[in-house]
Amino acid sequence: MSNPIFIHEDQVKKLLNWDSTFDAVEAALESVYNKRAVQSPRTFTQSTTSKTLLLTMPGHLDNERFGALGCKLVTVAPDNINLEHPLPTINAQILLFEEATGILKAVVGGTEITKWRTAAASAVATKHLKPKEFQVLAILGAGVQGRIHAICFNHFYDFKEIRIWNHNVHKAETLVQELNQVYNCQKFKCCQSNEECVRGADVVVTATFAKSPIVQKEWLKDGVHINAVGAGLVHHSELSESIYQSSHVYIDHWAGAQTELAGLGKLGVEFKGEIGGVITGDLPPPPLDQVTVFQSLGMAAEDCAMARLIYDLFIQESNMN
Ligand SMILES: NC(=O)c1ccc[n+]([C@@H]2O[C@H](COP(=O)([O-])OP(=O)(O)OC[C@H]3O[C@@H](n4cnc5c(N)ncnc54)[C@H](O)[C@@H]3O)[C@@H](O)[C@H]2O)c1
Ligand SMILES: O=C(O)[C@@H]1CCCCN1
Repeated sequence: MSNPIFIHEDQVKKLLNWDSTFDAVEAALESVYNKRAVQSPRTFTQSTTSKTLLLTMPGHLDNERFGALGCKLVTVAPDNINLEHPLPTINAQILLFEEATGILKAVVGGTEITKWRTAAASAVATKHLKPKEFQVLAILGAGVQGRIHAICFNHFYDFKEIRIWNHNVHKAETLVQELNQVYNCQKFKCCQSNEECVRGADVVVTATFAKSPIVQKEWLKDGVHINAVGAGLVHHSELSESIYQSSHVYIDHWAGAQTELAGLGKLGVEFKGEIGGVITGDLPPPPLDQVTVFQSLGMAAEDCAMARLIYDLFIQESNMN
C-alpha cells in the first residue's frame, strides 16, 4: 500500500489556472443540480478557548474529468488578520481518497483552492445569470476574497473600472495600489464609502465578515448582479432584507441553503433555484433588467473537483520530470 502524497500550498499555487478552475467549479455546480454529487451536511465545531471554527466538508463528485471522493477540513479564525504578522483567516486541507478502496491517496493544500474556487463560483454564476458585457465592478471587502475576486473578474471580464471598499479604508487603498501596479493600469479605484462603491455598478461582490447589511436596495442599478460571498451559519447579512425580498436569489446547493440560510427563509425569501439549473438550461435566467443575487455558501463538490484537478496536474508534472 503506497503512502499518500502531500501537495503543499506553494505547489498548488503553481498549478492553479483560471480556465481550468472555472471548468471544475462549473462542473461541480452542474453535478450538484444533476444529482451526480453527494455532499453530506458540513459540520461546524466551535473552539471554546478561541474564536476558531473548524468545518468538515465531505463530498463525492461523479465526473470524468473532475470526479473525486474527498473531505475538506477548513478553519475560520477571524482574529488571524490582527496578528502582528497576519495569517489568512481561512486555512484548509483537502483529503482525497482512492474511490474503489477508500485508501487516502493525497492531502492537498486547500487554502489557495478555497480562494480560487470561491471567486470562480462567482464568475460562473455571473456568466450564467447575466450573459452580457459590464463596465463597473464593485467589491466590498479587501481581504483574501476581495483580492482574489478582483483578480478573477479582471481575468474573465473587461471592466473599465473595478472599485474596492473596505470598512478599514487603508486596506482597500493598499490593495488598489498593488493591483494597479501589477496590471500596469489605473482601473482599480478605492472608495471611501460602501454607497459610493455600489452606486452605478453593474456587478457587486460582497466578501466581508459584516454582521449587518453593507448594501442597500436604493443604491442598486437596474439589472445589477450581486455575488454575496460572506455568508453561512454564522451570518447572512451583507445585503439588506429588502434586496433579498425583491431580487432573484440563486444558491449553490439546496441542502446547504435550507440549513445555513434558514434565516432568510423565515424572512419570506424564496430562492429561485440552484445555479446548476441555470447552467444546464433547465432554469432560464431572469430578464437582464432584474436584480440577481448569487448567495454563495461554498460546496464540498467544488473542493473535490479542484483537488482532483490539482492532483492530476501534479502527477502529470511529476511524470514529465
Ligand atoms: N462562499 C464561500 O464559498 C466562501 C469561501 C471563503 C470565504 N467566504 C466568506 O467570505 C468572507 C471573507 O473571507 P476572507 O477569506 O476574504 O476573509 P478576510 O479576513 O481575508 O477578509 C475579510 C474582510 O472583511 C472585512 N471586515 C471584517 N469585519 C467587517 C465588518 N463588520 N464590516 C465590514 N467589513 C468587515 C475585513 O476588514 C477584511 O478586509 C467571510 O465571510 C468568509 O466566511 C465564503
Ligand atoms: O466553503 C468554504 O470553504 C468556506 C469555509 C469557511 C466559511 C465559508 N465557506
